[in-house]
Amino acid sequence: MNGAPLLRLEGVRKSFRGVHAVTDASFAVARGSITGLIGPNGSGKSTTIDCLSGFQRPDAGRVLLDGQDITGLPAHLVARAGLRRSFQQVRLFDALSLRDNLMQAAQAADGVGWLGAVLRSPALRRAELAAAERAWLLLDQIGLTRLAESPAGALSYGQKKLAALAAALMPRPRLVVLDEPMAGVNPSRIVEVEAILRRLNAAGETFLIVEHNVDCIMRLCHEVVVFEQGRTLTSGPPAMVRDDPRVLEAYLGVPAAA
Ligand SMILES: Nc1ncnc2c1ncn2[C@@H]1O[C@H](COP(=O)(O)OP(=O)(O)OP(=O)(O)O)[C@@H](O)[C@H]1O
Repeated sequence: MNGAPLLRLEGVRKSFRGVHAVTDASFAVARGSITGLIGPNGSGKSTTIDCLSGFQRPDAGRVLLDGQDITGLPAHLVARAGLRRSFQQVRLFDALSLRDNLMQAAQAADGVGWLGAVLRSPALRRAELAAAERAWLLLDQIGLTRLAESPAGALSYGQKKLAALAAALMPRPRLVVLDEPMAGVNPSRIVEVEAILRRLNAAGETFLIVEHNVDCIMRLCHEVVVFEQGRTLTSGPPAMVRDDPRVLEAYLGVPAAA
């Protein structure tokens, strides 16, 4: 983790017909970090990640990715700028093998159409070889090499989530936003998924994770951002955030001292 933040939100605001979903989202994600975003139900986490990933247009504020202003860009342009999102709902092609799903993810990101595939230019061939190499590396990092040729439809729910994460990583994004990576994961496997995320992070990936499992966030993240009622309440290293009475109060709804 070093230098200027990879992602910075400044005063992001979003309302839906009078409902003030987000009133002030302001935080940064350091390059090379795992940053967690937590907060009680309805505190504006999903709306914020929708705003920073181009699925919603903020009413005000700025979103900067590596210094580039991406505020209000549509999702496909945000993805092209290097910010990808792995969805709570896994999106894979069930009939394709796991490896082909990853290859497809790289091809879709490159915008290589059927014409390019038919012409098979040397540049395309090189891109394909690089993608194949990356697919094997990611399969190894998520521990699913043995299932490379299995149809994605045959994978377990937890394996599909890991596959979707690998697919999001195929185009070498600068930042991946994970939307509740632990939701629906068997509690006995959570530590395993944490280890995979740590491994990917050690290999250079930067993650912003929205997650209800606060214990997991505290174990995994270098930095934790806490939301309350549509705004950033505080942010800092897990130990600091955990001991902040305002955070307890936000979660419990009563003053921590009471
Ligand atoms: N499309 C929408 N139309 C109207 N209100 C919305 C819309 N999306 C979100 N909201 C409201 O905005 C507030 C913030 O919602 P949001 O889903 O961003 O919170 P959250 O922190 O992600 O919640 P959770 O942890 O329960 O997923 C809530 O009061 C929610 O009802």
